[in-house]
Amino acid sequence: MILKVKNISNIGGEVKAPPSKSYSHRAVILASLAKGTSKLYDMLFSEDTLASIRVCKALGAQINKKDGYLEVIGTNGRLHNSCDGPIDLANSGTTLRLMTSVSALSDNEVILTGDESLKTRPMGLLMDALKPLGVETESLNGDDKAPILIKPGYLGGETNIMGNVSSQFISSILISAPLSKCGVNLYVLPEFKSKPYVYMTWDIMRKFGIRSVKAYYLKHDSCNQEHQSCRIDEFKIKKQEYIACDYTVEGDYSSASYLLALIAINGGSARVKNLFRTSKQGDKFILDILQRMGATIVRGDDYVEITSKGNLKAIDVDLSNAPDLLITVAVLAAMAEGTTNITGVAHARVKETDRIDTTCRELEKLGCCLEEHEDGMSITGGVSSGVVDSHGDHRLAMAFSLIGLKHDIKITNGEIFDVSFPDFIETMAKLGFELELV
Ligand SMILES: O=C(O)C1=C[C@@H](OP(=O)(O)O)[C@@H](O)[C@H](O)C1
Ligand SMILES: C=C(OP(=O)(O)O)C(=O)O
Repeated sequence: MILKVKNISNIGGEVKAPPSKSYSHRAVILASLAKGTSKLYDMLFSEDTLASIRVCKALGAQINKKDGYLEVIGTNGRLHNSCDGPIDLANSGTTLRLMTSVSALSDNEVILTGDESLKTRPMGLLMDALKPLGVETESLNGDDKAPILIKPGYLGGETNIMGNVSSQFISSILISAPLSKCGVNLYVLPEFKSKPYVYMTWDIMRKFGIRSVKAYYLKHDSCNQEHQSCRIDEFKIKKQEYIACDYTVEGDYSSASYLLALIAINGGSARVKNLFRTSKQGDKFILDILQRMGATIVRGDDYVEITSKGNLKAIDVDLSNAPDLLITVAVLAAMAEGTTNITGVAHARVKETDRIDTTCRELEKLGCCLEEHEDGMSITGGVSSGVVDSHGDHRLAMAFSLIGLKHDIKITNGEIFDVSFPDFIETMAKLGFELELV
């Protein structure tokens, strides 16, 4: 379907940010591993988080939608796969990565697969890191990608992994480690990208009763001690139980980036509720970015206010820790005065699409002047009307729709926002930006 602008009127107002996708995945997975019954409030029900609910049910958790919350009757770590064939995780990289280690806690084999995009996501480093922990996995197409067969038996012990491809591998081992036979010592070798997602993992593990986790920085012997990037991170997780709890999912800064960018580009002001000042989400970084580009940001305890005159200026920005902001920032750059340099996001090439490539190709279709780099891009402000394609990437569809504020733009395969932000059209409409799917 084509996503396009229907009407624009009085941009601004007040909206609630949708629930965090990352915390929703983690909440249902941890509640499924826990002893007892959890109540999960304000869960995100998007295509991706539904994949996590589906696999947790297949492995034995009882999950029921109640009035106002999701009830999860946990397994106390005793998983059994009731699914005969592969479990379909659709487009969700987080579910595939987190559940690869968790599936090894099942007393029978599990096969995880997904759509054509998910089958391109790298898995080799995680599979290799699980081996020393006694976990046997097999890529059924022999390409280190899904479908992945995971065999039962999770001993634990010591392992290491490179941190430069996906932090989801590290979150995966951390989440499963307390239920291994003897606990896990995990060494993360530099560079460690997307690190805030691991802080989020650790944050919610504590809410579900995990106490015995220690994290250290170690210096690599052969490295120059002065050099920050030579630091190795070590996590020590003892064997222990997850305990059920009542948990409310906070708002999502990545989804909110589209709401805030709308005001920044157009001009006007808005309040976005459900965004917490103390959040561990790395994508909070969007607030600094918008401020540096010329918007005014006021941070409340549980909301953000933005005011903009609509005249944005270019910046230099390193997105190593906030790769999901890439396409939002690229669109802001295309609508700003001057040349914005985006660096640090080579790992955005292995997401739903190669986001550096797809973003550059689609911006070029709109006449944008840019240079593509291995780990980012330089974008000089200035675009015109045109037709672009989402390539089946939810973030591309949502971010590019904002260009519709100033130019006639149509996005083919535009319905894909359901992956992370099912109420995208309704929420944008509340701010006066009416989109439609035709
Ligand atoms: O753990 C998570 O919830 C996520 C981690 C990030 O991936 P990488 O660690 O692969 O960058 C991010 O891009 C993804 O949308 C969600
Ligand atoms: C990369 C993303 O998600 P995932 O890795 O879960 O597919 C995303 O939401 O932008």
